[in-house]
Amino acid sequence: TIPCPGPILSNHQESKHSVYVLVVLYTHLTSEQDFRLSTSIQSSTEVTSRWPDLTQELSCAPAEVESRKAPPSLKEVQAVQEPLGAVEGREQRSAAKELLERVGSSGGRSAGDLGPEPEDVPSSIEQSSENHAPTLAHPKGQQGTRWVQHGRGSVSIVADNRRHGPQYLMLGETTERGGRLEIFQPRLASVMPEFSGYNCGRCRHGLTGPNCDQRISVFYWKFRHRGSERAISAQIDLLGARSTFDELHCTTLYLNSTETSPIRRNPAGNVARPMVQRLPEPQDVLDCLELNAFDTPPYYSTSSESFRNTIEGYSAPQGTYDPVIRSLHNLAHLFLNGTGGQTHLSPNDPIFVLLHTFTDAVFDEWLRRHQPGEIVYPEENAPIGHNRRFNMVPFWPPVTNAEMFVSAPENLGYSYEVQWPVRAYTLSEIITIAIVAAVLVVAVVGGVIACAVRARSYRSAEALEPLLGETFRRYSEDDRRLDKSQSVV
Ligand SMILES: O=C(O)c1cc2cc(O)c(O)cc2[nH]1
Repeated sequence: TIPCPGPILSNHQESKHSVYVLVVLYTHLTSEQDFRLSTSIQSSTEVTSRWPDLTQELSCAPAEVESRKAPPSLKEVQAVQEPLGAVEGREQRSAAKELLERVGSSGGRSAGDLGPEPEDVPSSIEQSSENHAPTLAHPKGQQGTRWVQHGRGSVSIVADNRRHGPQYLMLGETTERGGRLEIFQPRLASVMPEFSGYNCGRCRHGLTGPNCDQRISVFYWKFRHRGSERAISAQIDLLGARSTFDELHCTTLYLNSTETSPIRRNPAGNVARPMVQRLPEPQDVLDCLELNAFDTPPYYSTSSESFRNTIEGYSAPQGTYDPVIRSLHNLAHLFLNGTGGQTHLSPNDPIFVLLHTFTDAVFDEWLRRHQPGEIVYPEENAPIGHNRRFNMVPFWPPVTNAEMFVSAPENLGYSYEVQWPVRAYTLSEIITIAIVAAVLVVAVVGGVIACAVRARSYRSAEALEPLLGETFRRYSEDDRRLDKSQSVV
C-alpha cells in the first residue's frame, strides 16, 4: 500500500515551491495540542497568532506525524475572506471583527494561551471605490507588520490593499441578502524566517537523523525525450496500478468532505484528446527557460510570453498563448488522465509530488538564469492571492508570493541536482554554423597557401642575393669614384 502523500492535499493554489508546500503541510500535521492560533483585532489590519515551541520535535518525517489539534483549515482561513460587502456602513466594522474572531476561535485559541490582547480597534473600514476588496484602514494611518516572538514565532496580519485582477466573476455580485459579494483578502504577514520552509522541526530543512547530518532527498519527475511515454507510463505504474488503486483511498478534496474514492490513473489513455496523450519534452523545458518575462498582463492563464504561464502549461513552450495548447506542467497532469488530471483532486495522486518537484526545479533554474528581483513580480492586478504581497492561500502560517520568489539553494535551504538538457541546434542555426565554418576553413587554408607561396618566393630571392649584392657593390664603387672625380673638379 502506498501511503497518501501527507494530509489531504489541497490544490486550491499550487505553490511555486512544491517542496516548501510539503514542509508546510507536514508542519501542519506536527502541530501538537498546544498549538494555538490566537486571533485578536489589534487593529483593523492586524491579527496576531502564536505558534507552539516545536523545538522538541524530533523530525518532521510523516511516519512520526501525529495530529491532535488541527491548525485552521482553508475554510477557517477563508472565514476572513468572506463577504464584507454583504454588510454596509457602520455594520462593516463589527462584521470585520466578527470574521476575524471566527478565525481566532476556530484556530484553537484557548483561555490563558492568548497572544497580546487587542490594543487598537479599527477606527474605520473604508470601502475603496477603485478596488474590489474593501479597504481596512489602519487606525494610525499606516500598515505594518507587528512581530511577537514565541517559540517558532508569531505572525501579524496586515492588509495589503493593492488591486487584484477581475478574474473572480462572483465578486461584486449581489447576494440573496441584498449585500454585495466581496472577498476580504487578509494578506497575512510573514512568519519568522526559520519557519518559512527552513526549520522543519529540530534539524535544518533538508537534514535529518540524530545528529542532523543525514540529507533528505526528494525525487522528481524529469521530462524525457520524445516517445518516452510508454516507458514513463510503466514507471508511473510503479507508483500504483492504473485505474484501480484500490488500496489507497484518500479523502476527496472538497473541504470537510468525508467521502473517499480510489485514485484513478490511465496515462496516455485519453483517446478523446490526442494532444494530451504525449508528455512534455526536454526541449520544451529549455524553451520556457529562455523566456525573459516572469509574467505579463493579465497575469492569468491567458498571459502570453510569460514564463509563469508557460511553465504552468497554458502557453506553447516558447511562450505564445494559445487556448487549445497544453504544455509542460498542465500537459503532464492531463497525461495522467484521472485523479491527477483534475485540478481539485490531483494532489491525492502521489505522483503529484514528483511532478511539482520538477516544476519547482524548472522555476528555480529560471530564477538562477535570469536573476530577477522581486520587482518583476506583479505588484497588483493579478488574480486574488497572486499579487506580490498577497499570501499564498491556503498555507498557514502565511507566506507571501514575494517571499517565495527566491532561489532555493541560497534562501530556502535545498537545491536540485538536475542535469539540464543542452539545447539542440535548429536547422537554420546548423546551416549558419556550417557556412561560417566553411568560410573560416577557406580563410585559414587560403592564408596558409598564401604564406607558403610567399615563403617560397623569399627563399628564391635569397638564392639570388649574392649576385645582386655584387652588382650593387660595383655600382657603389663606381659612384664613389665618380664622386671623387667630381669633388676634384
Ligand atoms: O486542463 C488543464 O490544463 C489542467 C488540468 C489540471 C489538473 C491539475 O491538477 C493542475 O494542477 C493543473 C491542471 N491543468
